[in-house]
Amino acid sequence: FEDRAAQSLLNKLIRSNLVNNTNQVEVLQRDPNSPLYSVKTFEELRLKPQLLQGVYGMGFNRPSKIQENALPMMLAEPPQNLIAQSQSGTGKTAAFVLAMLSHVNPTNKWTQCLCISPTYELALQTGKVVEQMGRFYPEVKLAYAVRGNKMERGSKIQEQIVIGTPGTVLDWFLKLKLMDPKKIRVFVLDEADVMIATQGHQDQSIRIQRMLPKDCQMLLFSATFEDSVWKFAERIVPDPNVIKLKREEETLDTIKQYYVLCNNKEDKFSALCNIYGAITIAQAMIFCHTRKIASWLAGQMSKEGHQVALLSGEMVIEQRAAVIERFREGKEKVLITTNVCARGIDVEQVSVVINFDLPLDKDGNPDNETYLHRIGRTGRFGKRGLAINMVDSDHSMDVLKAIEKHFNKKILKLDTDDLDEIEKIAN
Ligand SMILES: Nc1ncnc2c1ncn2[C@@H]1O[C@H](COP(=O)(O)OP(=O)(O)OP(=O)(O)O)[C@@H](O)[C@H]1O
Repeated sequence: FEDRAAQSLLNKLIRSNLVNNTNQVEVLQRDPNSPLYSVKTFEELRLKPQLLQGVYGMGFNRPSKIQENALPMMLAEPPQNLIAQSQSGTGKTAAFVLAMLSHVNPTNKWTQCLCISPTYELALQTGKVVEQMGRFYPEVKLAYAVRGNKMERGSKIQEQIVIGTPGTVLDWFLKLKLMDPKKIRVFVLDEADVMIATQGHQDQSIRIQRMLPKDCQMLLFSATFEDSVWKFAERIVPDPNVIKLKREEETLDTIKQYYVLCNNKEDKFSALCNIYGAITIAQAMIFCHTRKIASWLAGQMSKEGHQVALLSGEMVIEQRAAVIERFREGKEKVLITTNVCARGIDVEQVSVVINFDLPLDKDGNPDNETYLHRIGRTGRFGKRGLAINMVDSDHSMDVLKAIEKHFNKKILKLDTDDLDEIEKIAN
């Protein structure tokens, strides 16, 4: 579980934009006879001016694909319930934050919108979006129901929006009686797939949902939709509308793939130096098989004067988050990581990926899926990318050949002692 929550957080942090998705949105309306509204602009939603200002202030020009359909449903009168599934980075958080802010009555000094998230860090991240989008609407206040936020029993929460984790939210309702569940108008359950992967969170979420009024708007979001998530979603959201956006397939079509023959790790390092000497690399991500190799390489590259960030399994989530944020801001140009640590992290904005070690699954076989995820790009508008694989044994050559065969895409040999040849790959 830790892993899924961590992955989800790091993905949020590394991304600074919407992901490309050219798939069609699927909409299943609770009442198939009611007209299906979708909007192409934020103006059409008749938002409060302060909120429209907040949306534009965040640099959003138009609704994302999922927002086109989700926003009119969420903002409809009477409120509609919604289950929405789409991959990370498609605009779900922004959508439900806008819905919460729209439904708040700021003159009422009690909690009206409740959002539950699987972890402390994810709750804080959603809170940041509320703060940004609500920047011009300062009457609306936000509180965090998370561990460590000590509250007096019996005092009443005046903040209109509460974001928290299920355990603390239950405490605030039942033990501390800080909020009245009957006054909640909008209930959001975010990251349902991560939520049910934690022991206890599923039951806690259902207990929370049962305390809410029947006419409270219920919204549930998930990046994936296995059967277990679906079953859970149906228990949380009665009479739902459903919106689904399939994950876009990744391809290797726009990627130039190369391999370099080496004898050992020192050799790989000098090949890397040659590559860096020959072409300009804005930002690169380098994958290693073990922590030990990763930290060795980070040390070597630092000595050469590179600004290197190291993402490693023994770091606590705060440390990993800080590394990712610095990399996203461009403070470091190279991110070195282990296979395990970066599994599932989307690195679309990085144009050069180096497999210092080729990806293997836990049985030591070629891991095609991980290879595709690291190197591949989605959508027709995906930037061209460059992938360089370091091969240092017969075994790793076999792995490379297997990957090449699996995708039926040629991986070309690169001679890193030949500067002219390296320069060519950059064009
Ligand atoms: N309409 C929009 N126009 C431009 N950018 C947007 C829009 N909606 C959201 N974004 C930005 O796109 C990124 C992803 O949005 P958001 O976090 O809402 O997606 P998500 O589906 O909730 O993904 P995650 O679960 O990873 O948070 C964020 O940086 C967000 O600020």
